[in-house]
Amino acid sequence: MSPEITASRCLPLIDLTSLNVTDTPAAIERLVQQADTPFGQPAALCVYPEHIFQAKQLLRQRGLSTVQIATVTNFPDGSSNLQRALDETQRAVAAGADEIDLVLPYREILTGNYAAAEALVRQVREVCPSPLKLKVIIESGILETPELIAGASDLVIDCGADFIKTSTGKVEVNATLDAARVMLERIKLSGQRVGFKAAGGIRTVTDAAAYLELATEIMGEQWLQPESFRFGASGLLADIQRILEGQHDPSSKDESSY
Ligand SMILES: O=C[C@H](O)COP(=O)(O)O
Repeated sequence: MSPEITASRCLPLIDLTSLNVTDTPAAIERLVQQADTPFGQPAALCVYPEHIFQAKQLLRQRGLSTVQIATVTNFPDGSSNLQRALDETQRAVAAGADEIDLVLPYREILTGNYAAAEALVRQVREVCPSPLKLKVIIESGILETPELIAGASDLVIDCGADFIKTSTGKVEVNATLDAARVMLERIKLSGQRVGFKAAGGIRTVTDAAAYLELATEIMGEQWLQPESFRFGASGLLADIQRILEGQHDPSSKDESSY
């Protein structure tokens, strides 16, 4: 597949992310500008809850209301404090978020206390009902083993999440193809309509292409739709635009084919 085709396929799958505690209204304005590309738009913008209102307003002004607003709760630490997760999620929903990226209390998985993790996700799902999307971040780089990644994935699927997401992007090991394979296989095995979001450290179309290939192998090509597959990324869109603007080197080994 040519780099241009791969780049075009990635663009509508992106949750264009800015999750810096230093984000200002000006940074959110730049993020919305970035989303407004001549080649199409990302699926969503992912911002901290305090920026939901502004991001939504700016998207509306540009006629980009189909771009969803995602935000994060229980982020990035994945606390076991149920009330905090509920309060943050309720506030985000009230502020107009379309999609909630909730961090699983993953330490409960490490200690075998699946019930506590499950209770939190189930109750957050109740305050974030469909058609709002609930994506649960399992922090696969900390869970580390295929057994724990599979266990967390099964739990999240059972709780009715819309997506399982790899990572917060705030720990040492973020999205990896090995973790993605385990998560995609659990989704496939469940037979449920659950999506997958790879996030953290995916910066180039070459990086993204490996995930597209993996998801195609396990779930089939038709599954690569924003309803079921996302990239959470702060930098990927820039590389997509570089390629679609023809600023890439077609003879480069890395970019000649995906
Ligand atoms: O959820 C998305 C991640 O926080 C983005 O991570 P990134 O900045 O490495 O692309």
